[in-house]
Amino acid sequence: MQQPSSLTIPTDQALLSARGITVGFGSKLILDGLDLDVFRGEVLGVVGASGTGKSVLLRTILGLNKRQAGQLILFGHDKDQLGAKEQISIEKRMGVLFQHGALFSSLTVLQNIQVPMREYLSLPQRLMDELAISKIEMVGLKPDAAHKYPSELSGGMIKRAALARALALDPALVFLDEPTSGLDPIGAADFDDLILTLRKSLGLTVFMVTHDLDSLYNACDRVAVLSDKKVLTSGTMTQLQTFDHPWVKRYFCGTRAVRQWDGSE
Ligand SMILES: Nc1ncnc2c1ncn2[C@@H]1O[C@H](COP(=O)(O)OP(=O)(O)OP(=O)(O)O)[C@@H](O)[C@H]1O
Repeated sequence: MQQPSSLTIPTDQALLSARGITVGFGSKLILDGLDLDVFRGEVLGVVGASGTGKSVLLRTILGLNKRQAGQLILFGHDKDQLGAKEQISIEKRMGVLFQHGALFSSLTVLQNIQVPMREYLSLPQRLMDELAISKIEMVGLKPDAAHKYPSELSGGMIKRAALARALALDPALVFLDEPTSGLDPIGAADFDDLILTLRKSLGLTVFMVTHDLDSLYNACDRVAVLSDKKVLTSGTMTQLQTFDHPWVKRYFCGTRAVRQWDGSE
């Protein structure tokens, strides 16, 4: 689909830059002056203790939570300066897999994938069916999954169906909120492989909130650590191993993490 020329995707800069993001609920501040960049083509892992605001950050970037302050540059454009049409054009370039999948229980997998298509595109049903089937194949689900309801799917199938929905509009930037939570280690590793395959074949940029050390080691190019309402640091897993902060040391050099390094180095 042709995009307005003013909204071409830059090749040499961050697809997403957050500057000074501040978000609170009532008197409780969750994010306070947070800065973060997501670069084109990378898989960025976002980690932090439970309740540090990872999902709040994701929802804020998507416009689902209100910012009290800060600037969001999406695809090189200040979100607050965009007109309604340009906002929609930006929204179409972003896909999201919410925690637990968040599929509509009354819709089949095929119909779930078509929800964003119906919202943003005006296509004949036959074409939407073909597109949805192609997304189902892309995420490694069997064609018969198309007509199943979420209650008929395994946890791994739900994640894949939710990913297919996130890919419905051929986004450039995909947000994944704990995509491997609840999956067995083999299912989780398969999902990581799928992310890397899709990144390669579709040129996706991925923002992935995760607690899964395996995913961080195997799928992420860079990891951003949320703490004290900000991004405390970001870097490769090797760089984070030497970062001097009690939580970061415990997280990346604790017994669970050491087990990973033993296996990979
Ligand atoms: N709509 C809301 N209203 C009030 N408080 C909220 C709202 N959304 C999130 N919070 C609060 O913001 C804080 C951060 O929540 P968030 O879900 O972002 O944490 P998280 O880092 O993703 O945690 P986890 O790793 O456990 O998923 C929590 O204290 C949560 O209760």
